[in-house]
Amino acid sequence: MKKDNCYKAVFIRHGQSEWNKTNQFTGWTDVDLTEEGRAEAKKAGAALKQAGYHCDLAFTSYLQRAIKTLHLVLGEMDQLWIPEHKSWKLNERHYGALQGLNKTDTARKYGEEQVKVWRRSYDVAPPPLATDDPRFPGRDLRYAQVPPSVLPAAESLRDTEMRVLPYWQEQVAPWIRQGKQVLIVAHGNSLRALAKHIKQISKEDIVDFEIPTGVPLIFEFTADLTVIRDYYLYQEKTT
Ligand SMILES: O=C(O)[C@@H](CO)OP(=O)(O)O
Repeated sequence: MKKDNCYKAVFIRHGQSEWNKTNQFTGWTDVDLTEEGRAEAKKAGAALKQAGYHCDLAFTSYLQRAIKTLHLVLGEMDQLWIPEHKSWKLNERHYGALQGLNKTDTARKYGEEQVKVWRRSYDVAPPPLATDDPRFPGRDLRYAQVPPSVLPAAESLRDTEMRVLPYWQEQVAPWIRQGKQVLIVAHGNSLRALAKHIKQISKEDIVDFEIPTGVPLIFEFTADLTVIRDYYLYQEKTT
């Protein structure tokens, strides 16, 4: 939607997931939303409706916590009918061999500093999954169309940016330039990677940049997609 020469996009990190709640490294593990996560998604949709938002099309990942959040948001907005595009390129950052481990236990074992580097640094990837690990994405039917050589076994934020950014530039940005309002429901780190580019956050400052679950983050752009401002529709805690 183009209002007063202002081009807009809405980003939402999925609502609280089962593994957000149990504090486990999640990445590409396809965990469900919790009851609280579903409530967060509905609250986001109701707030967007209340604020008069209409979305022309929506984008999400291949992971159910994002897809279900999108549907709960659109349901509240009475806009379940809009076109939606799913891509593995919007998936969460792949957490490699850390997936499934408890974050507090891992910090006790390897130290807080090391875990902070794995979680928030720009260019350090966690230890990779072995390619014969049953959790390797090449063994999952949903990625059957993706060449195994491009499927990750672990990703740094930089690696995530390298897959998310071309998707943004080729599949999403052209719609915004045409004046369409887009809704992107994705993940803490795939959205951090995108925000790093859009807001031109340095690799030093991205370490402290967090996105809370289930709260609409609105971007307003000029016609050439320079950010005018960005803000949360309301304030909420970070999960
Ligand atoms: O576990 C994950 O995949 C992510 C997002 O929940 O966690 P972190 O906060 O470590 O980026």
